[in-house]
Amino acid sequence: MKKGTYEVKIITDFAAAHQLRNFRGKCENLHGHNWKVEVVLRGVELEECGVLVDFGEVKQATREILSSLDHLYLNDLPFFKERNPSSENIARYLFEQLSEKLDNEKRWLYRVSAWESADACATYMSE
Ligand SMILES: Nc1nc2c(c(=O)[nH]1)N=C([C@H](O)[C@H](O)COP(=O)(O)OP(=O)(O)OP(=O)(O)O)CN2
Ligand SMILES: [Zn+2]
Repeated sequence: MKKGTYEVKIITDFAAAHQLRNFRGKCENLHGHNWKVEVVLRGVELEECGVLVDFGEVKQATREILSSLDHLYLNDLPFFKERNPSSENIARYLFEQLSEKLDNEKRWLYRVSAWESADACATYMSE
């Protein structure tokens, strides 16, 4: 029988202010968003208790990282000094921080998506 892959996803959010340097138009001005964040892990083998990873563990790890962004002016943070705090770079920041906390031999962080509004989202993912 063909083997499948498990996928676990949690959704959370944070609020922050930013401005996009050298960007055409209104987004160069200081403004804010309530970003929705999706965190997705994949793996082929479950824990003995039948889960790939506890939703609670993923939520907790994500909350810890998001506390370094929440209600802040993102352009002031070291990661965004040399790159714009676009949704792409926010997704990358979260991916890099979270994969250190969540990856193990049975599962890996597959992608992080940052939704800037209900109809616009950027994703950073493993190759
Ligand atoms: N690929 C990306 N494009 C844009 C980003 C981004 O992070 N990645 N960010 C912005 C700005 O942050 C801007 O605040 C949002 O732009 P936009 O969706 O165009 O603006 P509105 O919310 O006003 O949406 P409308 O559909 O134009 O009403 C821009 N682009
Ligand atoms: Zn914006």
